[in-house]
Amino acid sequence: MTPAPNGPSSSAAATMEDIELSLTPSPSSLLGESDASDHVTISFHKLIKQVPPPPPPPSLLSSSIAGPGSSSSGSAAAPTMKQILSNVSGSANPGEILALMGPSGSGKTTLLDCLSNRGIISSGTISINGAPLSKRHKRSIAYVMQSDIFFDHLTVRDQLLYTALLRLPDSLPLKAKVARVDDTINQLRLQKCANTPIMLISGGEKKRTNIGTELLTDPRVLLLDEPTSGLDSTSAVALMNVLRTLADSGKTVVTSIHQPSSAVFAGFDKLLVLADGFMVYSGTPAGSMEYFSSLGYPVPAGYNASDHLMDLLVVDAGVDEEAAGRKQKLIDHWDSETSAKTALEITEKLKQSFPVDESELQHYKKWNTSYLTQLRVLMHRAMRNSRSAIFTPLNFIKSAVLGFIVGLVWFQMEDGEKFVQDKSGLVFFNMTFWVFDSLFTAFMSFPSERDLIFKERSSGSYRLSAYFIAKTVSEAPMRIALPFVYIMISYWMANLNAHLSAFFPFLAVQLLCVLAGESIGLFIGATVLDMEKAMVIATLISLAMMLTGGFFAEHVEDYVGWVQYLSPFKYSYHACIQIAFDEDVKCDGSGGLDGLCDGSEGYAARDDVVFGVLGAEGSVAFNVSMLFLISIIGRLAAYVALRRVKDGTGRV
Ligand SMILES: Nc1ncnc2c1ncn2[C@@H]1O[C@H](COP(=O)(O)OP(=O)(O)OP(=O)(O)O)[C@@H](O)[C@H]1O
Repeated sequence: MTPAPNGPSSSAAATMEDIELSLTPSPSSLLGESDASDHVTISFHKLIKQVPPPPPPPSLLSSSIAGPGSSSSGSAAAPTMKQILSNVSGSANPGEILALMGPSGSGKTTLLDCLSNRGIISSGTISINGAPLSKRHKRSIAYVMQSDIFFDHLTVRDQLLYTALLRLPDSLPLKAKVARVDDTINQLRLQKCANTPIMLISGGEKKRTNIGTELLTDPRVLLLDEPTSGLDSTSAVALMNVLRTLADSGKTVVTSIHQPSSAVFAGFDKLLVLADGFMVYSGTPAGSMEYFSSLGYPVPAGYNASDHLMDLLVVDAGVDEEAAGRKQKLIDHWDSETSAKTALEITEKLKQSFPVDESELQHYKKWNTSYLTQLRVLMHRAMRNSRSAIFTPLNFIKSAVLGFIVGLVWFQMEDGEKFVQDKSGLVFFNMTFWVFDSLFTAFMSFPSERDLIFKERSSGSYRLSAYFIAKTVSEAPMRIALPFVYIMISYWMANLNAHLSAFFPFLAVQLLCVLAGESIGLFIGATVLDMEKAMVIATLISLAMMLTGGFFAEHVEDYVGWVQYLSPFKYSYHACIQIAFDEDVKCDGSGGLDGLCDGSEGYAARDDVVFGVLGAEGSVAFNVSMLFLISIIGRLAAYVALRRVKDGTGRV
């Protein structure tokens, strides 16, 4: 069996405790975990991770003068891989906090990514109680990433409850799930902010909510990437106390940390120090000071041990040769082979204590909840989140005031030749504003949500298709609510067409056009990962579609004219013009329909001739079908694009 949870510094840390934790771990079986053991040791042996080097920035010389394919050396040698982890070995036991330290870029996050099975290792082994790390361990390992990404409009309790509903098995009664959420709130001292929207809570509360989200499934191993970054020292100590208590309850805690205070540093059970992906130390925090002293680097009197450690390893590139030499000496001096041997021995011992149960492997379920549960919970969450984000009083006021302003500008237009051009102008303006609004909102909401989906999906919360269906179905009514308010006001104030038989189809087409714009925005947001690039692309695409939409230019050259066939503006404009002018237009001598009325009065220009003058083509049914197609194909394409991208962070 693994050692009893009782790390060397646990009692010392307990005296610092100012909080009382009531950890009541649920039985693993209840939570749908596949690990038979409640205590898990994670060991890793000779981990190496290599990544392809970043592509060289395009240079003027190579692209325009020297020509394609040329390089400065003139040879096309295969690029050498960049090694970001080199022979890293170690282990963390239940009841222990293993701290990963090292300067920025030393490989701490990469190591945590690998230990959580989210990053691919080039060679080496990671074992859970002696068994190779695999997908079935997903639910027993929780990974609290550095960034606290949530739906900001949800409250802390909502966030935890939705996570519980998505990650805890269907077989667990709702009451038990709610109780688990309450436990987590108490455990992490989140009572004060439980009903506050996440966007209004403090950094420390956000971090604890992030940890709470991962703790709901009662994981056996907790990995945390820089949990104290951005927190003041008191909040950092309080957070470390929480981790201490979690470790004392039998969990295995591995955390990366930059420069802990003396109190926090002393609270770690084990330390693994990295520099440039190499190990420079592994052992107890106290032992580290002895070790570095023995190499001629004692801690100066009155100096914080962890600050000293970082001072030894941080090098200003190209400036400090002495520091670079010192770092290299520390790397060369560490005996990675002995660390590897120890890790291997631990793994072998555990392998004998925890033989792998083959039937367990076969019965491993990828998801804890059914498709229907995922769909239901995700729809509820998307609705609640978008309701808070979109249904703000400010948004309603904006829509109503805009409708009012537009109504005043185009106030009470009469039926007749005089107002034909004004009416067509109003039709086009409506679409432009609201389609842009939905396109840009959809595309901007997506990149942040995309990171959240990757985070949640990597812990096995739900299927991507369930998320996508839930998002697109539940947000649609929200998306069209604001344009609805606007049209209700502007349409009647402007008197576009006084017949209800024209108003309702007009409203439906305009709202459908808004949804088509949203689809295009979703597609761009899912396809282009870089926000800045996506913004440029979205602007260019939407302007090109607007310009070819039929209002500004009727005769567009073929080489650019094809864009109009993808433009929701065109189909919506053509359909709405036909709906708005559902009767023959009376000539009034105003000259609004020159060539048709010829300045005469009383003659009614036939409506289909008016359509020709305004450039409206195709039947209403055809144009509406095209809008449907764009809405559906845009969403499907966004889904496919999202599937293609493996990791929202771009890490491998
Ligand atoms: N996918 C990747 N492609 C190229 N380089 C990468 C990739 N992932 C990480 N790196 C590089 O590997 C090194 C280690 O990165 P990592 O994020 O693990 O460091 P870190 O110690 O966590 O840094 P910090 O403390 O700043 O978060 C860095 O130089 C980083 O640029």
